[in-house]
Amino acid sequence: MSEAVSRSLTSTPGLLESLDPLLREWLPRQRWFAGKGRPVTGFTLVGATELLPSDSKLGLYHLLVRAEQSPVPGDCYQLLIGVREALPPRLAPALIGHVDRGPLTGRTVYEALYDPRPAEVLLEALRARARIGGLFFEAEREQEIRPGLVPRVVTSEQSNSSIVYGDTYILKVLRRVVPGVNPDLELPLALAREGCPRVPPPKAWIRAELDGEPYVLGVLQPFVQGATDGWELALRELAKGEDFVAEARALGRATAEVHTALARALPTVTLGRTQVELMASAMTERLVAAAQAVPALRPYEPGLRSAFEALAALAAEGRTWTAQRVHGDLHLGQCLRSPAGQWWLIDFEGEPAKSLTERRMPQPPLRDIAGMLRSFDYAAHSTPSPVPGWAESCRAAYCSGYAEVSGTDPRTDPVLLRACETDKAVYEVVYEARHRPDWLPVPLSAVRRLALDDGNPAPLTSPAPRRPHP
Ligand SMILES: Nc1ncnc2c1ncn2[C@@H]1O[C@H](COP(=O)(O)OP(=O)(O)O)[C@@H](O)[C@H]1O
Ligand SMILES: O=P(O)(O)O[C@H]1O[C@H](CO)[C@@H](O[C@H]2O[C@H](CO)[C@@H](O)[C@H](O)[C@H]2O)[C@H](O)[C@H]1O
Repeated sequence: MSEAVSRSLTSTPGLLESLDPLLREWLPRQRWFAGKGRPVTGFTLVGATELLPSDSKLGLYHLLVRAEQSPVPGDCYQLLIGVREALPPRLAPALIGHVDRGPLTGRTVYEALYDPRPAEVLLEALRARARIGGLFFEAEREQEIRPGLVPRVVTSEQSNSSIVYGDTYILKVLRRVVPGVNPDLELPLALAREGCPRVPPPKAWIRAELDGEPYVLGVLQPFVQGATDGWELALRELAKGEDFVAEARALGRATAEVHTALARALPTVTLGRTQVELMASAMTERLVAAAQAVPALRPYEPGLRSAFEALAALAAEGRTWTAQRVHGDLHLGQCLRSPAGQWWLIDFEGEPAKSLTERRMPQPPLRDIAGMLRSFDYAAHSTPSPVPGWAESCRAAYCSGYAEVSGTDPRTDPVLLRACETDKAVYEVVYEARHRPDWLPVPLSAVRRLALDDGNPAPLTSPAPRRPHP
């Protein structure tokens, strides 16, 4: 490890004074900023570590900063802030601003992940299993991490930020961080230790201990070279007028492999009447809140509610379900296909809007299945070249593939499947209204179908709505 990396401070007096006005402008513009729509009213420094000395040509701060958004408590974000006299033109898109107050006066600060040297510092620290200030760079037992790989930041739309090192590793730097065990490390690690080949096995990770609370800040995994994600692949096939049945079946098999391994690795529980009634009422509460937030949902509320009532009624008759740890936000974009045709599941963080406790609770595996079924529907409704029956054939093939590996066909549990799909579609309506209003017609078309559905297992889709641009 370099001399520079081993130098660290746990705080720099006045640092926030230098950064505050610039971060107020910059942070809300970031894709990964979760508090959109409410102004940032101030910052609290949760943790600060100097990874490269700020009085040198290139300084680097690792910061955990709470963005206050009063009256609600703000979220904590992980920032890597580079400090230079001036930015070279290649780093212009990474500019945060020119500092005019506090200890960094006269310097330029920028998003350091765009700069190879700071990105190298993170890999070097992981290689060295370093402890720097409150940061712990740790690795899976006996894992050698290759040195000298050239870093590049991933520029596609993400909820976090990732750096690819020489097409060998990918480091996901989590942005909104919460204390506790993060499923994005916990589940892939459990799956890898279980020998499940459907998930890139974590090689190393970054943790922090702050006020006695653990935080997962980043995860390093093998980079699946030349991979295409399921969403891109599905849209490509749709554009050619091709079906996606073989891939959907393979995805069903991959999902079942992951579920089977998760059920082996981590506890499973039986959900009886009380738990299922609670689950159904939580779904109803989310529906009510969603209909308040998105008026277009209101006409369908009674029909959607009936899906949750049917689930509670089945539980009242004595039906029980097995729950286990699941992916939690499974969709085509979370599946990568390698050039050799292998499917990998990634991004086990769960739905970002839910608390960590909720995301780590055992769930019926049908939750993930419902997510994927919705995703086929999304693809079919997002293409400029619709193919009749495309989503239905994918949905059927996915369920068949799942049944081949797990021995259980999801379609044999239509009441729970409808409830999970309805809950997901409601989540998507809120997600799209907030993030991509042009896409709202896609989940709304499913809402129309699900509101009329009587639990019949035959999967239906309604006519294509106004199309968003994929
Ligand atoms: N192991 C991997 N190999 C290749 N590409 C990956 C890998 N992990 C993630 N990616 C790429 O990075 C993107 C973002 O990863 P993801 O874990 O979904 O992050 P986020 O939570 O920020 O959305 C993915 O859509 C995929 O294209
Ligand atoms: O990938 P993320 O963890 O950030 O998940 C969020 O964003 C997704 C969109 O990028 C969103 O997924 C929805 O749109 C997808 C197409 O873009 C579609 O395949 C999914 O089925 C649909 O849910 C996801 O819901 C959200 O949590």
